Amino acid sequence: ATGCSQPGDVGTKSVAFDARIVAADSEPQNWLSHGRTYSEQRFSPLDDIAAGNVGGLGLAWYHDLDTFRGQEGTPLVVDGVMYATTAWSKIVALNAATGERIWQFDPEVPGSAGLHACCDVVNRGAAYADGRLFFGTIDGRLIAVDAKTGTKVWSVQTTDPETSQAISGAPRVAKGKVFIGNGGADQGVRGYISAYDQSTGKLAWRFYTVPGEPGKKDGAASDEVLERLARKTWSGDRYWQIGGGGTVWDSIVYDPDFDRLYVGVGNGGPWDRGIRSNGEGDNLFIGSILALDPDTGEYIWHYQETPGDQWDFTSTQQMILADLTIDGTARQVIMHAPKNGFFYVIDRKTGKPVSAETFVPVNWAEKVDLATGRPVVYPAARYDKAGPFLASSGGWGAHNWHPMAFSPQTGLVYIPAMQVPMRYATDGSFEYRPGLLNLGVGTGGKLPEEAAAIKAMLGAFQGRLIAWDPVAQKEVWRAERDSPWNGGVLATAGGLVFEGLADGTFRAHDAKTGKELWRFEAQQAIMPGPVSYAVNGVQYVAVMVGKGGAYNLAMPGFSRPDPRIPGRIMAFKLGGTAKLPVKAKADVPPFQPSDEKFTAAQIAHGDALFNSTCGACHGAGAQSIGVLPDLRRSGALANGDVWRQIVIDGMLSDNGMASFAKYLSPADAEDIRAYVNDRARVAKGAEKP
Ligand SMILES: O=C(O)c1cc(C(=O)O)c2c(n1)C(=O)C(=O)c1cc(C(=O)O)[nH]c1-2
Repeated sequence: ATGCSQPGDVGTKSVAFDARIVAADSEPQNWLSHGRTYSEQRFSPLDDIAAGNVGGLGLAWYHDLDTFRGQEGTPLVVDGVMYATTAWSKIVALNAATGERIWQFDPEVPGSAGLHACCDVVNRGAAYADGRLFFGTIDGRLIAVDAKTGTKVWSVQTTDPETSQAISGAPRVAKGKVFIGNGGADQGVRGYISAYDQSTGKLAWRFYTVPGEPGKKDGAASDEVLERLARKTWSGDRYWQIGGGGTVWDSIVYDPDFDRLYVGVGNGGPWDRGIRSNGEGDNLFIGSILALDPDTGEYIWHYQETPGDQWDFTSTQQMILADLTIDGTARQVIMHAPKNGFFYVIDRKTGKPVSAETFVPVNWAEKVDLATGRPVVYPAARYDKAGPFLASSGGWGAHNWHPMAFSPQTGLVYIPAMQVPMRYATDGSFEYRPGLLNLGVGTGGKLPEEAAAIKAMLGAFQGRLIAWDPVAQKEVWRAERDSPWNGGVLATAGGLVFEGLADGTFRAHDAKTGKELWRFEAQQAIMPGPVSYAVNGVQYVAVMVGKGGAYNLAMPGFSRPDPRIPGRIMAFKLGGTAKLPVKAKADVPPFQPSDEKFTAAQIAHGDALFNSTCGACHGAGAQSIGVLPDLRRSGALANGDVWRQIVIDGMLSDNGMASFAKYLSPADAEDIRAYVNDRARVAKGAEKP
C-alpha cells in the first residue's frame, strides 16, 4: 500500500540505510525520515492508540527548548532516541520515552542571518542515515553530526552568504547522497537543489531551476535542459539580473520505485511577471515539480502547475507517493496540494496529470485542462496586465508547508487547508534592493486598527482540515478551524488523524468521519506535523509547539501578545499524567508613543519604508501578532538615539535584528520611527480602558 516496496538500484555507501527506509513499515516503532517513509505519507502503522481509547491520551513528557521563535520541525525517532531541529537551526537528541536531553548541537547561526530568512528562522527537520544526522541552517550550511554524540562530522556552505538564501527545509538522504535546497525567491535569488556526498560533504551535483545569465554555463546538471527547454520561456534580462526565483525550500522526495528524485520548485522572483519577464512566458521551471536522476541530477521530466506564476504559488508543498486504483487501473502517483489550490494526482512515470480539482474555492483559474496539463487562468488574475487583483487564496496558499497525511486504510488525504485573500498590484516604482524583499508587487492596503473591525476582517481568513478522496477528487469531511495557519497532520492505523492548531490545541479526529475525539490545551500555536513512535512497546504521539513562521510574523491584526513561552516538544501516551507549567499571564507593555512632532511627509515615507522593509517580520501596518516585538509597544520608540542604534548600528543583532545600515539611512530610520509612533498613537487612542 505504500507504493514504495522496491529498493531499486542503490549505491554502495548506504545500502543498509536506504533499505531500512524503504522497509520502514517493518519497524513502525521508528520515524526514520521526514515523512516517515520515502513515500512521505505520514501514516503510522501503530494502532495501540485508537478511536476507542484516545480519550485516555495524556501528556507523557514535555521538553522546553531554548528559543522562543517558531517551531516547524518533524522530529525523527530512531531506536528510542528522538532528534529534533529547532528555530535557529539547532538540533537536540532526547530520550524518546522520557524527554531527557542526551545532547544538543548549536551551529551558532549569527543573529544577523535572520535577515536572510524570508519567513522566520525556522527549521523543518533533519535526515538520518548510518549513524549521522544531516540538517541545514539559516545561514546556508548543511551540517552532518554524529547521532550518538552530537559532534560535527562535516559542514559545507551550500549558499552564497552575501545573498538572502536561507535553509528552512529538511534535507533528504538516498543512495549515499544528501539533497538540499534553500529559500529566498521573494528576496530575489536563483533557485537550485544540490546533492552532497553523505560521507564527505563533497558536492556531487547541482541543478538550477531557472536559467542564469545568457551565454554563461553553470557547469551544473541543469545546463543542457535550461537552454533546451527553459530559456525560451523567459523574456528580457531582469529575471537573471534579479534571480528569477524557483527556490527549492521544502519538498524533495526520493522514489525508490523509479529511482528518481521529485523536487518541488517555488515561485517566480520578483512576483510580478511584468517586471520579471515582460509579462511573457511560462518561466520554466518555477511552480513546477521536477523529476531528476538522484545520482547525476540529470533532468527526467517536469510538470508545471502554475505557468508564469505571479501569485507566489509555490509548488514546494510536500509530495506524497502512493499507488491508487483509478478507473480500474493501478496507478503509481504523486499527490500534491500546492499553494494554488488544486489537488493534483500526477503519474510518477510520465509526470502527466491524471486529475486536478480545487480543494478550496479559487479565483485565479477556472480549471486544469488535462489535455494540455495547463490551468485556464482568469484574465483578471493577470494583474500585471489587468490591474489590481484580489486572490483567494493568495500567496499564503490554499495549503502551505504544513504537511498533509494519507491513510491507506481510509484512502483519504488529510489537508490543512486555508482560504486567505491577498491583494496584488504591480509596484510601479519597483527598484531591486539586493538582499531585501523584492516582490515587485504591493500586497497591502490599509488595515483597520479597531478591535471590532479587525475581528470582522478576520472572518475572511479561514482554515480547515479537509479529508480528501484523491480518486474521486472530492471532499469527504471537513473540520472548520477558527483561523488559518494550522499545523501539519499525522494519520495512524488506529483510525485517527492528529493535528495541532493555531489556537494552541492539539486534536485527534476519527479518520473516517472527522468527529473530534480528543483535544489537549498546548498553550501555544502548533504548526508542524506530529509523529508517532514506540519505545518498549508503548506508543507515543509527539509534536513540536511554538508560534511563528511567515504568516504569524507578517500578518497583522491579532495583536494578541502571548506570554513568552519557549518552544516545546510534547509527547503523549495512553494514561500519560504529566502537566504543563501553568501559563503565565501575558506581560503586555503599553503602547508607548512619544509626543514629538513628526511631519506628514516623514510619516508617509516611514509608512512606505516600514511596509516594504520591516513588515515581513514586525507585521504589516506595524501590528504584530506577538512573535517578534510589537514595535508600537517598544520602549525605544520614544528615543531616537536608541532606535537608531538598533536599526542602523545593529545593537540587537545577536537577537536576530540585523543592522539595516546597508539599506537605510539614519534619516530613513527616523522616518520609520515617525510612522510607528503614529501607529502607536492611533492604537492607544483605539484602546478601550
Ligand atoms: O520563496 C521562497 O524561497 C520561500 C521560502 C520559504 C522558507 O524558506 O521558509 C517560504 C516561502 N517562500 C513561502 O512562500 C512561504 O509561504 C513560506 C512560509 C514559510 C514558513 O516557514 O512559515 N516559509 C515560507
